Amino acid sequence: MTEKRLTCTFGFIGGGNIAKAICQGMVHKGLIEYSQVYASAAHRNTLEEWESLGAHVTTVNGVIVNEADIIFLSVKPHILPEAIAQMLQTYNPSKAAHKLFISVITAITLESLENILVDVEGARVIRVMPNTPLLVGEGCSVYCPGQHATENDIRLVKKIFKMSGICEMVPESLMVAAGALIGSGPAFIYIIIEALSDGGVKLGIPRQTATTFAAQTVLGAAKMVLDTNRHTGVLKEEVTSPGGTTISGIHALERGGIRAALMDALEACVKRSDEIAIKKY
Ligand SMILES: NC(=O)C1=CN([C@@H]2O[C@H](COP(=O)(O)OP(=O)(O)OC[C@H]3O[C@@H](n4cnc5c(N)ncnc54)[C@H](O)[C@@H]3O)[C@@H](O)[C@H]2O)C=CC1
Ligand SMILES: O=C(O)[C@@H]1CCC=N1
Repeated sequence: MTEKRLTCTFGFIGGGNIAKAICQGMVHKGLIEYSQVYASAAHRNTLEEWESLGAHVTTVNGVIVNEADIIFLSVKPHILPEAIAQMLQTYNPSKAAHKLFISVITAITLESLENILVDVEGARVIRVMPNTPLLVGEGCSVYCPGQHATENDIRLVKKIFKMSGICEMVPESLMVAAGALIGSGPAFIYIIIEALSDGGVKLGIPRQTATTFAAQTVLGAAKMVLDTNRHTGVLKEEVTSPGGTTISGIHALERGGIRAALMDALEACVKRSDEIAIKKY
């Protein structure tokens, strides 16, 4: 446990859902303790959970960049300019110099991030797209380093995100697509689990049991894909007896357009991301 412990401090400008998932992932894996964490939010009352866990909390973004060695930018994209403006009004330039900023904000490019942080001396940036299953050690994250990021910075990002799942470098041109698949993907899967549970309830299985069965079935199928490394079509074939029940179910799914619906969902995420990204900084 001790050799993997990180001694640096971490700040989250925007202590919301993804910040909590990243931080809890690090704490649960023994990388850090909450006493090494600083979190900010728009309102003090949304920081109670952080405070109760032992993190330092503030509504002043300058405190985060003064106190933390590594700063996560985890506000909504449209909030970023005001959050950084507030940071610049309240920080101490000498305490905040030469730090690593890790942005998990969708649609904001490295160029925009570097522009927006241009007044912070020696700021280095890495863009990461994570997902909330980090919270349970099963995250999927991609990253893309900015022009000033060092090998050490990249090693740190890999250590943080690989500890709680998988983490790969991608070209920045794929960050938006990765956001649709990885960042938003869990929401689509929750809907599928909920729908399978609904189906079970319709057939008389009690709700809680149906949800557990649905979630474990999704988990098992995902593990089969990852652990056996066999093609999904082959795995599907093994479940689908000729003239059996599964093919009747597959026929109904195809009639409902499930594949096109999921592909459309990813394209819709990208379209929305492009709309958000239109504003350059
Ligand atoms: N939720 C998710 O699964 C994922 C989210 N992201 C990205 O992470 C970012 C945050 O998303 P969520 O955590 O879901 O949002 P959220 O709404 O849960 O959290 C945002 C936080 O920012 C705080 N905030 C608002 N104004 C602020 C300000 N001026 N200064 C400091 N903090 C301020 C809010 O109080 C809140 O705590 C977004 O840009 C999103 O694209 C990326 C991947 C996955
Ligand atoms: O919905 C959103 O905008 C964020 C980006 C990826 C997941 N949640």
